[in-house]
Parts: sequence; C-alpha cells; structure tokens
Amino acid sequence: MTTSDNATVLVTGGAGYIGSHVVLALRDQGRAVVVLDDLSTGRRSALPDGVPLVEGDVGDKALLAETFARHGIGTVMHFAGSIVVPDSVERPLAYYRNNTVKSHALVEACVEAGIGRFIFSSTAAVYGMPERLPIDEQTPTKPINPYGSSKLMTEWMLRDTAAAHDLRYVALRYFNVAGADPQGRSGQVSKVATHLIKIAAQTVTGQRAELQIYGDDYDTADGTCVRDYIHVSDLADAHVAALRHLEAGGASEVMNCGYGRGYSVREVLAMVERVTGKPLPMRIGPRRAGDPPALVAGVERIGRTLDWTPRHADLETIVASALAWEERLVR
Ligand SMILES: NC(=O)c1ccc[n+]([C@@H]2O[C@H](COP(=O)([O-])OP(=O)(O)OC[C@H]3O[C@@H](n4cnc5c(N)ncnc54)[C@H](O)[C@@H]3O)[C@@H](O)[C@H]2O)c1
Ligand SMILES: O=c1ccn([C@@H]2O[C@H](COP(=O)(O)OP(=O)(O)O[C@H]3O[C@H](CO)[C@H](O)[C@H](O)[C@H]3O)[C@@H](O)[C@H]2O)c(=O)[nH]1
Repeated sequence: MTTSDNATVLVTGGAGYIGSHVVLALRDQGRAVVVLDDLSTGRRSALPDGVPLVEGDVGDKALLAETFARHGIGTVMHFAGSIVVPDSVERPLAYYRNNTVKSHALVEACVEAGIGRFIFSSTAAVYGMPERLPIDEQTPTKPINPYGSSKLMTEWMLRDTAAAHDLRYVALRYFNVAGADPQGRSGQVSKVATHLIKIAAQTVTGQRAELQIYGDDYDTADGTCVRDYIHVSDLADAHVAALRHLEAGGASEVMNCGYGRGYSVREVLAMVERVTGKPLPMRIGPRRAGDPPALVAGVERIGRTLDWTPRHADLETIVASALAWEERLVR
C-alpha cells in the first residue's frame, strides 16, 4: 500500500484527553479519522458521532494490519499510552511495555504496511531537570523517571526507523497541557487527577476541600514552580499542522510544543481566583519529588517548521475553559 494525501488518519488513544481534542480538530478540518483505543483511561463518549472506534490494543499487530487495510490509513497519530509519572516509578515495566514495546509493534506494523507518516506524542519529561531556559530541542535528554525514558525510547525508534525505511515522523514534546475544547465537546476526565489546573478545577467545584502548593521555596520569582501551559486545542491544531507538514513532503522533526512563556503555580491559582471571583482554598505543602523549578519551551523550531498559530494562548482562556468543562462534569 502506498500512502496518499488526505488518506484517513488513525488516532491511537483518540478516546483520551489530548487524542479526543485532536480528533475534533481533524474533523473540524474535514479529515477522515479512525480511533484505536482500549478505553483503559479513555471514554467512548469523548468521540464525536460518526468517528469509528476500533476497540483494542495498540500493540496488537494483527488488529493494526486489519485496521490499516480496512480504513485506508495514510497517517498514524500515536497518543495511546500510560502517563502518570509517579505510577511509572512504581511500575516501570508496565510503562516500558505500554509506551515502548507497544509503540515498537505500531511502528513495525506501519513499516510493514507502507504507512509513511507518523506523529508521536512525546513530552517535556524527556529533558529531566534542565538547567537553562528556555529549553530548546538541542538540550540534552536526561529523563529522570521511567515515563520520560519510555517516551524517549520511542523517539529513538522513530529516528532510526525513519533513517532506514520510507517513514517520516514528527515527535511533539508537549509541555503542560491544560484546558478544554472551547465548545465544550471534550475535556480532561481523570480517575486520579495530578495536574495543577485539573486539581484547581476540582477544588472550585467542591470535589476537593483544598489544594496544596507543592513547595514555595524554589529559586523562582515567587518561590513556586514555573511551567509553560499550553491549551489543549492549540496543541491539537499543532498536530494538524504537523500532518500538513508531512503531507507536503516535510522532513522528520522533533519539536517542542508550548508557548515559550511560563507561569508560576501562584500565578495560575491567582488566575483561577480571578476567573471564579472567589478565593481558592489552598495551603503550602512540601515539595513534590522530581519537580524541576522551571520548564519553559524554546519554540523557535516549531514556529519555523509548522504553519501553526495558537488561538487560545492566554492563561485566562486555559483556566476558564478547564473550569467550564469541570462544571459540566459535575452537573
Ligand atoms: N497530559 C499531558 O499533560 C501530557 C504531556 C505530555 C505528553 N502526553 C502524552 O500525550 C498522550 C495522551 O495523553 P492524555 O493526557 O490524553 O492521556 P489519556 O490517558 O487521557 O489518553 C491515553 C489514551 O490511550 C488509551 N490507551 C492507553 N493504553 C492503550 C493501549 N495499550 N492500547 C490502546 N489504547 C490505549 C487510553 O484508553 C486513553 O484513551 C500520551 O502519549 C502522553 O504520554 C501527555
Ligand atoms: O496539586 C498540585 C498539583 C501540582 N502542583 C504543582 O504545579 C506544577 C505543575 O504540575 P503538574 O502536575 O500539573 O504538571 P507537571 O509539570 O508535573 O507535569 C508535566 O510534566 C511531566 C513530566 O515532567 C509530565 O509530562 C506531565 O504529563 C506534564 O503535565 C508543579 O510545579 C507541581 O508541583 C501543585 O503545586 N499542586
């Protein structure tokens, strides 16, 4: 099979938080999409009507070959995986299996089927504890947990596969993904929330009594950690732009995906209070193990390579959309 432009896109993990927003972005662009998901953390209801769901495992090569052929897949976007950093420290082999071993099966199935375009969800966790900001893609990759290592190994597989076979790829290293679809069609649903803005939204909606700030003695302007928060719908648009890049014959590339500016935990929480008009119950707790003081993306490469203009790049929009989604969930 040879790939052709505008062929159907297979989105693995498309029933999850980020994947479902990418499905929406692809559909909004009139693209044909098929989702492969085992629904381990994803939900069928996250998918818009009319998007076929292949319920199964991303490591199942027979299922992959059948899905590629049946739906005429030309590009794979790969989101399926396990994502909780402390869980990866406790169960490293589970993470290497689900994130690395199964990605190997998927990449191999693509090569065997002649699928030549691949877009991969990577993470800022590949950098570990970088000393200099902003973090550009030349920064040495030194992950400090199995989650980051499991994703970096997939990047390496893609690099080497692209050198040897007719496959081009884009790996997007996401910084802090947050917010929800502005039209309220999807958002984050986590059994166990760990992300700051999600936890703040749960606190605002009364699902938690209070929020803890994990340390206020960092070497940052206000003592709390700084992160580069990116709206999930802008991230989704970046994937569509990466697809266009590959369809136009663009070269394989690894790119940071953030806005290139950081906000502290205190600034984020102040924005939550501004949006709700109410004080947020919070207290200072101890540092959380493994938290770098500041992570801000260098975004020169993505700006130069992709035709991507963020549309929701302000903290107020991110926070307001996350809160609106949480209100829907608890209603
Ligand atoms: N959320 C973040 O802040 C963040 C940051 C950096 C990178 N990422 C990456 O983005 C991707 C998506 O993350 P998310 O936040 O949407 O997580 P999520 O848990 O909401 O989505 C993952 C999806 O993959 C599915 N899945 C997991 N294992 C599978 C398997 N073996 N076979 C088939 N489906 C499987 C789940 O059911 C779920 O729908 C992940 O690869 C993650 O590493 C996320
Ligand atoms: O209840 C909370 C939750 C978080 N934080 C702080 O808020 C900041 C952001 O924390 P998140 O958990 O929201 O995000 P991380 O920066 O830890 O995580 C990001 O980077 C990780 C790897 O470093 C993974 O890739 C993860 O998926 C991605 O969101 C950190 O300083 C954290 O200590 C709190 O103070 N209180």
